[in-house]
Amino acid sequence: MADAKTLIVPKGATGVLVFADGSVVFGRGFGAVGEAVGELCFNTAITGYQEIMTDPSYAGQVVTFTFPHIGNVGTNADDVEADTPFALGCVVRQDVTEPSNFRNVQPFDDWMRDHGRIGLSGVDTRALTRMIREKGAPNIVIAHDPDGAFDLAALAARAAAWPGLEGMDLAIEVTGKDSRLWEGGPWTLGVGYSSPLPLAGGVGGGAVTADTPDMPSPNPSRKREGDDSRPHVVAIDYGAKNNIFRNLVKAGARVTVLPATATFDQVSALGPDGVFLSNGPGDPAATGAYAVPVIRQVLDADIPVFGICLGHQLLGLAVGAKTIKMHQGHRGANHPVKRLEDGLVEITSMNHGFAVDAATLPANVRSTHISLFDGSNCGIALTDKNAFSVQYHPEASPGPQDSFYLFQRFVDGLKKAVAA
Ligand SMILES: NC(=O)CC[C@H](N)C(=O)O
Repeated sequence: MADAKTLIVPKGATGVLVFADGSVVFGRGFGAVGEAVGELCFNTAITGYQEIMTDPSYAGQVVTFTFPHIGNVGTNADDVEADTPFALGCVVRQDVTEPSNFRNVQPFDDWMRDHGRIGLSGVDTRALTRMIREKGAPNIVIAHDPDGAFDLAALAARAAAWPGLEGMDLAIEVTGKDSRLWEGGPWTLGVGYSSPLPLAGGVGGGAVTADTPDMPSPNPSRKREGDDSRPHVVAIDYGAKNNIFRNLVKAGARVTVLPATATFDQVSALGPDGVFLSNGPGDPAATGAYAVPVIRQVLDADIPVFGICLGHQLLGLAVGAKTIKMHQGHRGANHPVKRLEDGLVEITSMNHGFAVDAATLPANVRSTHISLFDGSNCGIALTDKNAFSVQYHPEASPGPQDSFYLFQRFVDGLKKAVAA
């Protein structure tokens, strides 16, 4: 690793990572030309780079992929967790080659360019990952210029001036702005995304904006539309991955998605049988003003709650626990988690840089899952209410589907409550 103050850009270096401490890593730029500042993390998943890049939880971050062949199956319109990438950029070992896959629609480097995302290839990603593991996730600038005309000292100063993810609220920036009805289940080969039930009004699959520009019509009596007897889940979108909604639908729920800033009145006006708290980017403690008070009201109203990742951390905060910034975080598709109720091990997908501090859980909240990598908290459940959450990603995308049972458990619980 070189130093920004003394270095001359080597010939052929069209991309660079510049660290807040002045260290520099050169490579070849691809995708968009420009620069971006954020936190550098690493993800160990072998597949699913398009899902990872489009996961809104990666806002404010640049992803180092430890798997060396990124881009080799191209990109398509289906393997996305949101309409656009949210990771600022990525760092990869090998240059992006011609895509080889029957589902390819556009090469990865072109897709990155079209979405304004910067890539850096030709980097020793093993060394970079070791550095992140040793020193913690650093603040960096990633830059791409075909002429290699980098002002390294200025880029280092920009990285050093960036305040960092701790204390930064990003959910507010990435949340969907409108309420919407969600329809459509998970993807299967040869079928695509399923749409198990038509929406009231005859709209087909996918996400649709509700009839009214602000909120779907209130449904306080929990009356079903048409013959739709599915329990109604109101999902609060702090930067949600679409596959979460698809899995809620697969488990048998009707899903309405509300923005992160939805008030308790707006949530309860929909007559929810359950409330879902989504994943999302940034520091959970920085969302305090809008997220946590609403979650407390939902708990007080005895509405069942299920949360994932940021939603897990927000539920933790709502019950009075604290969250902490992790040294390097957990990002990958093979993280073992122990389910404490029976000792079963789930292999999970993860993406988080903050965690609930288990030592701060109050007496009415039990720890339900722990990471087998470092013992950190990976799940909680209230002992006096129907509310639980996990730090990892049972929706996978990418990753193993061991933990789908959590969606089923949540929705089955709602079905029973509705029938009672
Ligand atoms: N995937 C997520 O929801 C991430 C939650 C939070 N932003 C973290 O980094 O821990």
